[in-house]
Amino acid sequence: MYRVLISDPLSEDGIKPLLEAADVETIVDPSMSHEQLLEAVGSVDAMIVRSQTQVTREVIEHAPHLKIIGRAGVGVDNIDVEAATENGIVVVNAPDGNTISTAEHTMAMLMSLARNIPQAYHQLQQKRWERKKFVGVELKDKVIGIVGFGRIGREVAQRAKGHRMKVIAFDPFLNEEKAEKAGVKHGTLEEVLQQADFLTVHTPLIDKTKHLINEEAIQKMKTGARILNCARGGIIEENALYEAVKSGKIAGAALDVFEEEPATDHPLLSLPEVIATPHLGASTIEAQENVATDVSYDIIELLRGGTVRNPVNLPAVSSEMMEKLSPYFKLSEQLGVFLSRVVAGTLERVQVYYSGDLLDVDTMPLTRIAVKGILKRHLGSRVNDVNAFKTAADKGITINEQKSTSTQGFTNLITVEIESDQETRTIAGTLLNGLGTRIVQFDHYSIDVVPEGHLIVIRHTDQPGAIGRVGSLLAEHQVNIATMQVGRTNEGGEAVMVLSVDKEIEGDCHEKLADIADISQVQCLTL
Ligand SMILES: NC(=O)c1ccc[n+]([C@@H]2O[C@H](COP(=O)([O-])OP(=O)(O)OC[C@H]3O[C@@H](n4cnc5c(N)ncnc54)[C@H](O)[C@@H]3O)[C@@H](O)[C@H]2O)c1
Ligand SMILES: O=C(O)[C@H](O)COP(=O)(O)O
Repeated sequence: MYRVLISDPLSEDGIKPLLEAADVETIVDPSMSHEQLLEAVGSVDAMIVRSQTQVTREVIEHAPHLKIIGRAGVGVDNIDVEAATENGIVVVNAPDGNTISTAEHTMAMLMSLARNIPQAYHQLQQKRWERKKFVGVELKDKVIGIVGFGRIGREVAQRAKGHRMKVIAFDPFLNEEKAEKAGVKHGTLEEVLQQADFLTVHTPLIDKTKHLINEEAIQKMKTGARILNCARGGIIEENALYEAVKSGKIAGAALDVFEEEPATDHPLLSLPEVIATPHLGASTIEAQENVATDVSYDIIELLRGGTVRNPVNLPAVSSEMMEKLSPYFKLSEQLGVFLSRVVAGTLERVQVYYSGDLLDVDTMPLTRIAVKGILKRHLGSRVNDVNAFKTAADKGITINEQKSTSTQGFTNLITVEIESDQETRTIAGTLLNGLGTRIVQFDHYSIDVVPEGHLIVIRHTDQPGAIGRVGSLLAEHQVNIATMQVGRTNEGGEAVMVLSVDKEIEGDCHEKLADIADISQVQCLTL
């Protein structure tokens, strides 16, 4: 039974897939103290949060069984993704589910800001019929400057155009051509700041966007312009905004987010020109159902051994690409595990070559799995698909992948070469149509081994009797040989035997095999 902790308020309809899964037990408690959270994560396989629960390194380190953290929303700045990656925990989010709601909220804020609706309503509540005080501005023909032209930025642009506003946008991934296609004007950040009557930010909060709109940026804006932030607190420097509104440089601001939340006592809230909501961008029935459903499905998939659709700390792989790659997952891991058992010394470099059908495919996920297979020998389940590259890098192991035209006659071929401070070992495998995986080369030797079950890999000198002695010794220990492959460089030279046996060898059998004349190395492994 998988245990899933839900520590923020989520849509009950959205988490139905979890509630209905027979192999999942959900623990729902959106009002936990920090101490309760630390205790609760100790026994769970997965957790789902919104922006409230802070999934810090401390939380992650208290969660030895945690495999996946689901963010029912977009921003993952409340999750220590680096700590999750280091601990092999997949982080997923729901990037699309609340786009429309947040864009609509931005428009609601834009119109409220232009027409002073919250302020006027507040006066009415105080039984004051103020008409002169609340003269607004029209949106038509005004310039809206959009910083961050991603999912939400684009939706805001479309809606602003519906109000016949002029849209100018800046985003590092936007150029003239793409902007033209989207029906907006492309500008540099400086141009957007200079031309905007309304400036709205829709970037993530990252190092580069922290205080992107600071005093210097605000000085570049038109006097009397207005600013909106429905993205993340901290993109706009709050002190600078406060001073700019106070001085009249900025006519007003609409904020859904703050650097520190909850923000009930913020100085900006004392300014009548500033309107605000308590982080409500995604708070609609539809958005909450969407995001909760999206993460629930990803969590169930991952816990049951499947692949997730919206990984944050794993590169996303399209379903089309996944279909091409998935048949090779097992082979990649088998090759890695095999090599890790036969190499001597400290690992320094892993090189993976792909050829044949794999020439035109993004093979990075396969390399990651091969590296996981290699590192598993010493790290066990601490290494997985999420942290394989990072773990290798931390250990000073260089990873490279290369495409090769040499197929050795196979339709597809994966060759893994590992270099230690003592030796270089190579293995190559293929996926035979309908026949499963095969190891077809080991070091310089061509072999044909099904990489499954119990294998014994023996290095020896090609001398009469070596094979016979191995067979007799195994028979003495009641070990049945299922298949045996022998490769040699030349007659009487170095040779290798790969035996697949029906059971693991026990007792002193390993030692006795190693003692046989002409045998230099014996490795036993189970795949
Ligand atoms: N208020 C809410 O409740 C709410 C709801 C959903 C999303 N959000 C926030 O809204 C923001 C946007 O979400 P999204 O789904 O559109 O994300 P997105 O990833 O689709 O778009 C973000 C865009 O910002 C751009 N960007 C990054 N750095 C930039 C920079 N320095 N200058 C200009 N552009 C830059 C990226 O290239 C990207 O196109 C995020 O911060 C998200 O957390 C808030
Ligand atoms: O990043 C997001 O998805 C939004 O900020 C929504 O946050 P919430 O889930 O806490 O409403």
